[in-house]
Amino acid sequence: MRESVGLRGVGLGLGYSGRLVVDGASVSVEPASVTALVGPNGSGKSTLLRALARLHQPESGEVAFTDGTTAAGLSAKEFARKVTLLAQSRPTPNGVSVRDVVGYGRHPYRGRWRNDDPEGNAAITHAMDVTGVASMAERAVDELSGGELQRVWLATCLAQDTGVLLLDEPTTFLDLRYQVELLDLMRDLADEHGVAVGVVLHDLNQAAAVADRIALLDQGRIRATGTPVEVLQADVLSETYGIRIDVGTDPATGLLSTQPVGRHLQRPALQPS
Ligand SMILES: Nc1ncnc2c1ncn2[C@@H]1O[C@H](COP(=O)(O)OP(=O)(O)OP(=O)(O)O)[C@@H](O)[C@H]1O
Repeated sequence: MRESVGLRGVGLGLGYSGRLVVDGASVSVEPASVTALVGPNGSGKSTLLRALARLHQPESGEVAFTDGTTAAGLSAKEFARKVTLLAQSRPTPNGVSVRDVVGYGRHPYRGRWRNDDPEGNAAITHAMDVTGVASMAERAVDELSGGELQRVWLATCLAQDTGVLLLDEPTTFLDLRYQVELLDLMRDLADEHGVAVGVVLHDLNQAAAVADRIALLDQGRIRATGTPVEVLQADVLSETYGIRIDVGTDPATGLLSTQPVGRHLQRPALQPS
C-alpha cells in the first residue's frame, strides 16, 4: 500500500478579481477515505477543489498535507506526484492518441528522456484497463464521445499514481454503467490503496452511496460537514437548495436516499431514515 497522506484546506478565502466566492472554508480529504463536496451551482465547490489542487491562489488560509507539509512548499513536480485533479473541462488535443494522453499523467516522473520512468508503461496500461479505455488506445482523443473522453482524462489522472485524487463532477457525460463503475473505483482506491479521494458530486444519492464524509457548501461557506447521515438532513438540504428535498432510506439497498420534490413531481414519501 502507498504512503497514505491526505490534504487539507484550512480557513480558505478564495476569490476572483477581489470578489470573495469562498469564505473561511476548511475541508479535509483524508487518506483511505472518500470526501464528497456537494452544494448548489455557484456555491464554490470547483473553486475550493482547484485551490486544493494549487490551481487557485488563496486570498487567505492554507493548503497543507495531513503530514504537515505545506502544499506551497513543494515544487510543481513534487506536488504533482502527490495530487491530481480531474477538472470539469480540459482542452482536447487534436490528433493525439488515447495512450499518449494517458501518458501525460506520467509527467511528474519524466525527465528529459522517457526511460527516466521505468514504471510508466505499466501505470498507463493499468489506468487504461480500469477505466475501460484500453480498446481505444490508438484512437485520436478528438474523435471520442464525451463519456469516452471523460474516462480517458480519468485514466490520465490515475496514471499519475498520486495519493490524493481530486475529481470535479467526474460522472458528467458517463452512462449509468460507467457512473457506477467510477463510484466503485473511488471506493477501491480508498479502501485498497489508501488514496484520499475528494469529489464534487451533484447527485446527493451518489454522494450518500460512495462518501465517508460530505461537506455541504452554501454560498461559499461550509454549511455542514460529517457523515452522510449527519449532513444529508431534509431541512438543511431544502434550505440550501431552495426546494423541498425529502430524505429517507432506500428499502432495497438500505442506503440514504434524497428526493427533490418539484411542483409536478409529488411522489409517495420516502421511509424516514
Ligand atoms: N473564472 C472565474 N471568474 C470569475 N468568477 C468566477 C470564475 N469561476 C467561477 N466564478 C464564480 O465563483 C463562484 C463559485 O463558482 P464555482 O465554479 O466554484 O461554483 P460551483 O459550486 O463549482 O458551481 P457549479 O455547481 O455550477 O459547477 C460563482 O459565483 C462563479 O460565478
